[in-house]
Amino acid sequence: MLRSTACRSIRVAAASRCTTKILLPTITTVVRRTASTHAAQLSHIKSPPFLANEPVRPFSFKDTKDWDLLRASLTKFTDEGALSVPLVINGKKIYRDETKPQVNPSHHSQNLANVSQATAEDIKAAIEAAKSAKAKWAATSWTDRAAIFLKAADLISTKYRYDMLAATMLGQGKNVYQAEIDCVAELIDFFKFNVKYAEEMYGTQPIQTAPGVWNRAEYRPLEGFVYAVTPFNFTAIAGNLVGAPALMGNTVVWKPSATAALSNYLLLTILEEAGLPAGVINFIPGDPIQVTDLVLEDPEFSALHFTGSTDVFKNLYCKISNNVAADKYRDFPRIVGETGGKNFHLIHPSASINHSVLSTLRGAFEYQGQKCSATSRAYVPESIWPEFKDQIAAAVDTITIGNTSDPSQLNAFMGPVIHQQSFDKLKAVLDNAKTDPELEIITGGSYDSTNGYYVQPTVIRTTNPQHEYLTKEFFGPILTVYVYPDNSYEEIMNSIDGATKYGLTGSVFARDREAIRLAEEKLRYAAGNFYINDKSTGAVVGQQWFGGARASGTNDKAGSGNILSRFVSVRSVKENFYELTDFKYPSNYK
Ligand SMILES: NC(=O)c1ccc[n+]([C@@H]2O[C@H](COP(=O)([O-])OP(=O)(O)OC[C@H]3O[C@@H](n4cnc5c(N)ncnc54)[C@H](O)[C@@H]3O)[C@@H](O)[C@H]2O)c1
Ligand SMILES: N[C@@H](CCC=O)C(=O)O
Repeated sequence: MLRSTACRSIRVAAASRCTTKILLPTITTVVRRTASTHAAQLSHIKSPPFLANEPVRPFSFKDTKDWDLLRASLTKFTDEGALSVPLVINGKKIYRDETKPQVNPSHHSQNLANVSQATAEDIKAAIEAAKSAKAKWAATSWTDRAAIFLKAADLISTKYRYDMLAATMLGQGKNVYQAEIDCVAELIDFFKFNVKYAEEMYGTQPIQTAPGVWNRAEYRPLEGFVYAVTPFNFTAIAGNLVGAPALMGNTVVWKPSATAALSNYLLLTILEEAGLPAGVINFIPGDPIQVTDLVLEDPEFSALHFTGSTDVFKNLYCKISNNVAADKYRDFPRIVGETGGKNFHLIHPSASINHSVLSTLRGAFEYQGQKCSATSRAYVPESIWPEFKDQIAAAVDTITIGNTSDPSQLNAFMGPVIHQQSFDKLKAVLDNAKTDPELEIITGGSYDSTNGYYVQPTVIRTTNPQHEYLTKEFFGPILTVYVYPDNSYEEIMNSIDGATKYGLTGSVFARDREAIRLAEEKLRYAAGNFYINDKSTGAVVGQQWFGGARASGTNDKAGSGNILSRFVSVRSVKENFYELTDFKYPSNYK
């Protein structure tokens, strides 16, 4: 039983990859030789000259080739029942008897994968593998490290595009467009732009020197290993959480989300095919607390790279701090975390109503509101509220909801929420809205988990600007609106700024320039990503560097070069060409 599922897992994960076995050893050999012989540097190598983001394929219904290939991949993942997802430690696939199912949230009786769960010994082995692989990987030339990520980006863009889409659509409940912007475009962009940013970083050198001296900066990987804890909602984010530190010469212990294990494992196999050496990224799905506690015990733990909810991040921050206080670590570990949000749209009376309605709908309900950047509160002036309300209610009523991975429903705008726990939480939020006197459901309010975890897109109006529905992250398709008097535009910004603990994303919609200027100034700390006449979601790598402060994280800006600086420890090197002839300084002479 175990053997047959294991075989099937390898076969599907590597389906149509007849080149895997040929490519892997070749590239690995190149890397090893470079590392062990310190190859001569014979040119100042530049990364390939690209600056454009990966184009997002539209998947219009006329474009039958893309659809056909996608349908074939969807079928490949589902036609023979659940796949087996192993642990990957030091390049070895390990299948465990204890597995956890990853179901299709659109159709929860469909088990997509049996995900092996790491034992305590596996976790320790993954840590040891990361440590053992470190010296060789850190000594691998930047060109070779970069080439692996550039090649992986190319494989995702071509050979594995449809497999990545299928795994993300099936496992994480995305429609094809949402999957395309995530596990194809954004992921490729992270890998390619990070190479560009790394090149810029390595080229940044001290600008002053004294006669007879050469000052240099060396961007050392961190001395220990990096622990990456990744969320379910973006395959690209998982890729960046492991990829950014690895590119800079670090080795990684990766704890994926249980509800993204399938796409995440496929991504790891692509990185391996691109030449990632064994032990550089070790994949250990398992009990999050057990994995974390064992990893954080290790004296060589050097950095946490986390994306997920604020409470989990706080918990990890606290454990690390306690361990620092207990002198457990060699280093002060770097802590990088991007977390939750309660993101706003502020509509000014001068705004285009139609544009702000449509942008709010997209921001709130695309991917079922399961983006950290999702618009979950809107502030609308009294004068335009009647029209805004009619328009948004009418538009929301036309939203199609369905099983976005079923070839007959691929064009649905919305799919399911991720799991039972999320469904139950959102159901309680909607039920409560039906009885709370400060809340009125404008549209939506229903849910159904008979087949999948479906929650209807819902707009709720509150009369209380401090209401919990304007402050708490629900992470689902629920938008709360507060209607403010037109003459309180400036005062309402105090509420927007102060109501929540978060500071992730936010938007102002206005045609009046002064209104835009005022919002940009007054809401300076309310959002790390601030949009003017655009929705609060959809940051693009290299264009809108992403992240927020306050309870939304450490704001190290994924999609910028800044994030890479968290995974290096700079050494300053001064080389002196003069030899001393005397110990005295001029002032020491009479
Ligand atoms: N700011 C950003 O860039 C960003 C991006 C994506 C998602 N998010 C946030 O992520 C959340 C949704 O993602 P999620 O549901 O995967 O988040 P989550 O916090 O439930 O899980 C994130 C990761 O932490 C692990 N985890 C959970 N409990 C843990 C514990 N006690 N100890 C150690 N690890 C633990 C999970 O297994 C998973 O791998 C939302 O709050 C969203 O706003 C933020
Ligand atoms: N880049 C995405 C990040 C979403 C996080 O979950 C956005 O900006 O919407």
